[in-house]
Amino acid sequence: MVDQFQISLVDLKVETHHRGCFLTAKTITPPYQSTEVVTIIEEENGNVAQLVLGFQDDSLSISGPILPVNSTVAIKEPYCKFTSKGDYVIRVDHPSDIAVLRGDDPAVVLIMQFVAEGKEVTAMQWKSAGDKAYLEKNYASAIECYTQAIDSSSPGNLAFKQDVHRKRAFANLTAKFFTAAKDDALASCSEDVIDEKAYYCAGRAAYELGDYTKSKEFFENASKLNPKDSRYKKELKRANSRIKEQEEGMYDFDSMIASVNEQNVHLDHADWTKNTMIKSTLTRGRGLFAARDIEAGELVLCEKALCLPNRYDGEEGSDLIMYNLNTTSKTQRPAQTALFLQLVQKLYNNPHLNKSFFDLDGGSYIRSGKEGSVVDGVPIVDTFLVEAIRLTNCFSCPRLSLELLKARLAETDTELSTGLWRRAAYLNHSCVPNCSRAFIGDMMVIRATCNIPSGTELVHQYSSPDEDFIARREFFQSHWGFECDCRLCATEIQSPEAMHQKRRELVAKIKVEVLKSPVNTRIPGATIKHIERLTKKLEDLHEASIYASLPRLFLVHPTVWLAEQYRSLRNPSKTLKYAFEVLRNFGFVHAVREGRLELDYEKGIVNSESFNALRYAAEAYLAVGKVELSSSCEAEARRMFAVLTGCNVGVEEVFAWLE
Ligand SMILES: C[S@@+](CC[C@H](N)C(=O)[O-])C[C@H]1O[C@@H](n2cnc3c(N)ncnc32)[C@H](O)[C@@H]1O
Repeated sequence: MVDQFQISLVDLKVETHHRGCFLTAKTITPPYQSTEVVTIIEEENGNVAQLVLGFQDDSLSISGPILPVNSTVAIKEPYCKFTSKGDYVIRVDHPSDIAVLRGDDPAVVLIMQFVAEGKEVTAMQWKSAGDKAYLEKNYASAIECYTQAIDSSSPGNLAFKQDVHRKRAFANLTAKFFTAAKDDALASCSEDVIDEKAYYCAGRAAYELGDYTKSKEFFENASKLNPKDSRYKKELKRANSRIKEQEEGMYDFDSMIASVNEQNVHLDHADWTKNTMIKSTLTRGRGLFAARDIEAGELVLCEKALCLPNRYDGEEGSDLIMYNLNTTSKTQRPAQTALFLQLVQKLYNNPHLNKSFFDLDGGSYIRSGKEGSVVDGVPIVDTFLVEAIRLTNCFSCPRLSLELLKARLAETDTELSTGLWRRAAYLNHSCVPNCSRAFIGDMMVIRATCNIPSGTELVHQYSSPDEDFIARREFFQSHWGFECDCRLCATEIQSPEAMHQKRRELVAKIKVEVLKSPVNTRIPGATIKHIERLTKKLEDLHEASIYASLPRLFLVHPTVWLAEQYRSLRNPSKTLKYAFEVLRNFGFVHAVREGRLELDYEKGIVNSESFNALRYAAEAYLAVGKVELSSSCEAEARRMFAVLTGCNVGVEEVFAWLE
């Protein structure tokens, strides 16, 4: 703020960015915190105003509540906003636009005392203040005091500087400023002073930054200096496991699944990205491509979330309503709001992440070109752009896809959170995809649903397209602003609008008929026959010239319903008929040829409904004595299971449970 002019509250104009200016004031009330932090500030001349921070949340603060009473704040380019309640507030939306000297900070109190007495604070006193703040777990203050100690020490006092660098390294590590922790730890070593603790700190920081090779090197150094310390050996083993995952894509899925529970969704695992490469596409911006031939069922990508709040909920919540900053729409699910807040905080604290994050697609948001850069030693985190990137790239997820599949089979609901995965964010959508994603805690596991030749674009479904063409087109347009040009959409567009409408109307009619029967009651035979006739009519509305080898998504729900009805009536031949209709409607045309099951995975869609259809078919074949076909259906369902849940863990349990 050195080059800026100080401005007073009374000089502020409403709804104006005061470029080149800053204002200073003190907080005079404790903060009120919801998704925003609200407090009252007072200038030296007695003017007061309401201050609103639009980006912070208490749980993310590393040392107590943000903006305690009696803090001094400096606000860059202050913005005065007129609220709907008729008040004026000073609103800060970017963390880099405010500097806070906390009023409850013991180190600040100590320093203020020295300043009031007109004394010069020595490097030694700064260091002691840093130690005090560190012991009180006030890491931000400890870091600041140690910085002052380093800056004010005499140039020749190398040993003092190294000592303070080491202390600051641990403060940075605890505060999760990993780049700074690593740099400080290394700065604390020299040819004559080599410190095992500094190597340990550098190793921990490099590990958290995902640089496992460097981390291993640092732990090896620490271990050489003190071979008896078992901590270093343990860390070395951990780093080696991550390197193996990164190199070979070999994961211990059993232990990963076992370690996910309500308290813990954040797993300690490395990304495996070697099967993928980022390249430009002709019509979809950038995309992810196969870096080698990948077989059906194989792992395509395994990635840890950049951020995933451990906040799983059902539907919309009203406790945390966040208005999307540059639009009129609302982000209502608490997990979405929590994700936004975590992203802002993480980017602000870890500048090394900014390049890869801000490179992601932000839709139509106009960029300043400065995002990700560091000004006055503070990273520029454009929160509007963070929100635009979140909206374009985040995914909803269950704690475990295995639990989601089980819940679907039991027809119950699963709670969802929402997270952001940087590599997977390059995947484009297709309604007939070649990949499918699953979740094990915060690890996204993507597997190939069919054989994928090297160089092919990898695509998955952003949301399951069990809708008609017009509904899909509207959905993708309104959520992401694109028109899907996948094989299905590019062909379905040739069907006249009037035909799409006719199919829509008939599906609506079928839904009404189905819903007439109360839930959990035996459906009368006449109703089932009626739905069968309507379903046949709907089938006839699909032009053979267009749909001969394509999925017919409109028919999925009616045929799933019919397969389930006949299954509960223990009618194996009709169950088989409709189970294969479901598969056909997902694109697996002529699944049984000459008495053998042949699923064309290049054309068909793998999902929980096609998995279920195979399971029903396996049961029904067994009931009519066709054992071989039954085994083939079960084998294919088991293959789908690994794709849908991320691995084979739990397959026996699910198949035993299904019997
Ligand atoms: C999660 S990003 C995918 C990566 C993005 N293409 C990029 O260049 O970074 C989502 C955006 O990709 C584009 N996209 C994804 N699937 C598409 C498709 N089937 N057709 C056209 N554009 C698509 C849209 O612009 C969408 O908003």
